[in-house]
Amino acid sequence: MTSDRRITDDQRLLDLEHSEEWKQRAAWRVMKFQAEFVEGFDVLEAADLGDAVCVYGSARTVVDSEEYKLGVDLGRKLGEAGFSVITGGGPGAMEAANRGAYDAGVKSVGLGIELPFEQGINEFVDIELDFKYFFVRKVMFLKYSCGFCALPGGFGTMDELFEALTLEQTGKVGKFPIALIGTDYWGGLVEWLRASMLGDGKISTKDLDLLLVTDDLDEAVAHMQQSRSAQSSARS
Ligand SMILES: C/C(=C\CNc1ncnc2c1ncn2[C@@H]1O[C@H](COP(=O)(O)O)[C@@H](O)[C@H]1O)CO
Repeated sequence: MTSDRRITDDQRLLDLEHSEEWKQRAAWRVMKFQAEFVEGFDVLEAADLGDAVCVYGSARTVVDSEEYKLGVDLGRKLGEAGFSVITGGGPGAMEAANRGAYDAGVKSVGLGIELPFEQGINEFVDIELDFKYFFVRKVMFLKYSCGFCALPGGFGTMDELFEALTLEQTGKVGKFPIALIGTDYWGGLVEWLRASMLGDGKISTKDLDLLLVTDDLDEAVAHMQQSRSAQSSARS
């Protein structure tokens, strides 16, 4: 039986076992990271996205499910409010948000990632980039977005969400809004953050205030807009 899995560049990078040849050339890997940064900055600067909101969410959300519809509505409402929409360019919730943005006629960006199995960018993306390295791609999400919405998701969504939260908590980035969409889905996590993390003194109350949890897409979009107004008045 043949396997359609391939070895990706980041797997090679993170693998503990390396050939002698790889060891000798390891430092040169940095040129590959550099190339991804250069291409990412080039394409996204030229794209002139204006205010963009990044939507994270599950790659496994089923097309035509209520959750998928929520993603489409979110992308559309963000678009109608004048935001470009950035996603990971994959299937599920990412596709849904790109679809909504595409329908609204705003820039719909997909920052794809090379995976061990064939995938491709969803068809509702009109500005596309493909990354080999997750860490380079994450810089692009953060640099080109003025706010973040997380639809229900798994480890990938959690990783992206907590990176945004950590950067904001530690003051590495200015203030930007983060909305978790779906109180049933996110409520348990937020309750745990409050009871365990806050209860045990691992975070402070103001850290929890960084998160808006809502079922109301208009509230989420308004949250993104409030921050846009605050940022533009801070600049002027
Ligand atoms: C699992 C499947 C495909 C995975 N394809 C992905 N394409 C693009 N981006 C992805 C993919 N998987 C994860 N991501 C990133 O993480 C978030 C979603 O991860 P989750 O674990 O599903 O929550 C998402 O925001 C992406 O940036 C086969 O269907």
